[in-house]
Amino acid sequence: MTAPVNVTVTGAAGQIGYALLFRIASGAMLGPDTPVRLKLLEIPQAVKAAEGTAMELDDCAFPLLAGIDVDDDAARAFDGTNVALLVGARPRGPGMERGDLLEANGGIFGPQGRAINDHAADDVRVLVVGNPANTNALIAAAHAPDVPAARFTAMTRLDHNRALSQVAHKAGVPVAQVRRLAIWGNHSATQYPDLFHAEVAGAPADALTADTAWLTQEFVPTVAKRGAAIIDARGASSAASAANAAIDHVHDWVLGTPEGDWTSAGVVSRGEYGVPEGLVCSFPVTSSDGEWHVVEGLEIDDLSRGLIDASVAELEAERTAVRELGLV
Ligand SMILES: NC(=O)C1=CN([C@@H]2O[C@H](COP(=O)(O)OP(=O)(O)OC[C@H]3O[C@@H](n4cnc5c(N)ncnc54)[C@H](O)[C@@H]3O)[C@@H](O)[C@H]2O)C=CC1
Ligand SMILES: O=C([O-])CC(=O)C(=O)O
Repeated sequence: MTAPVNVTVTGAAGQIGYALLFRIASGAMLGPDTPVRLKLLEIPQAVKAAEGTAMELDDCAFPLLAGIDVDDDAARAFDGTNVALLVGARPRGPGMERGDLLEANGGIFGPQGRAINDHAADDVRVLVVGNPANTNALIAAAHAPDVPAARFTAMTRLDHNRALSQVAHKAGVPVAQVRRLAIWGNHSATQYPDLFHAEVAGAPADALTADTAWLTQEFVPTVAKRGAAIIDARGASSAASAANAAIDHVHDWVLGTPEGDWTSAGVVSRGEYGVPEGLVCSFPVTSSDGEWHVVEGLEIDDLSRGLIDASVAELEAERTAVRELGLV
């Protein structure tokens, strides 16, 4: 039998944690042949609630679940971890932007990056979900000098999935017939969901990109502001869809993206498309052999260039802010 993969989930007692853990344990994230050992990290006040979730996980009798540890100590929770899902952070409320969380949440990710550096397995892969996700990933990576920067990623898969659904609804096709969308930039209201390379039912999405009014006044803002719309409707930020996106992200990172398609992820820029090196920026990406690869060589039209640049400028401003706060 394959050795279990150690999966650490921070913020395990939170709402995303509750939607995420059962699916990881069922095999949705790493496949039906890979046992997992869950390592749950919480703050001391929430350990008891996380233990309750662990009891429920036990009660599911998942055949792939090789064990569960609950801890409030990062060194132990990241010890030997292969996949780290950094979810634990405060969510925003109505009227807030995700960047408003920088000061409150940024302080979590330095120590966790350090603990990953010192204790995780050599092949550790990190997905930051806690907001502002891109800059929190940058902070974590900066504290883990011994871990290749490419192992730190931020979640924009929820934005990608939202864009897929919006296009499928508009075009009247099943979601599976929409391919090659891209989310560029920050997981924030400045993100740019790009349809200029997309395919709908096997053909270029020309009818959609030609409709500039729909594209710029409906599609882009609907995707970019969907998180706020969910908060407005639900009274709490998205949870099950965020957990689903985290599952998709890690699944594709470890097991690969389908031939001929790509997805979106926040990865450390190596200067692709003029994005300054070191920023954690969402790009169109493929995955093979357990590594993300930015899709290179796409032609970027003027409308897209302006929107990408605006989101990248926000990422640079966030990097400056965390430098000034002494977080990197
Ligand atoms: N990147 C994305 O697409 C998305 C990101 N998010 C973000 O995910 C984060 C979590 O959201 P929810 O689960 O809804 O929040 P929540 O408030 O329900 O749960 C957060 C949990 O994190 C724990 N926590 C806080 N500090 C911690 C620390 N230092 N170590 C370990 N655990 C810690 C809390 O005790 C709490 O149980 C928020 O920052 C939210 O904005 C949410 C949706 C989508
Ligand atoms: O909007 C929020 O604060 C939560 C989040 O990141 C999302 O739903 O995309």
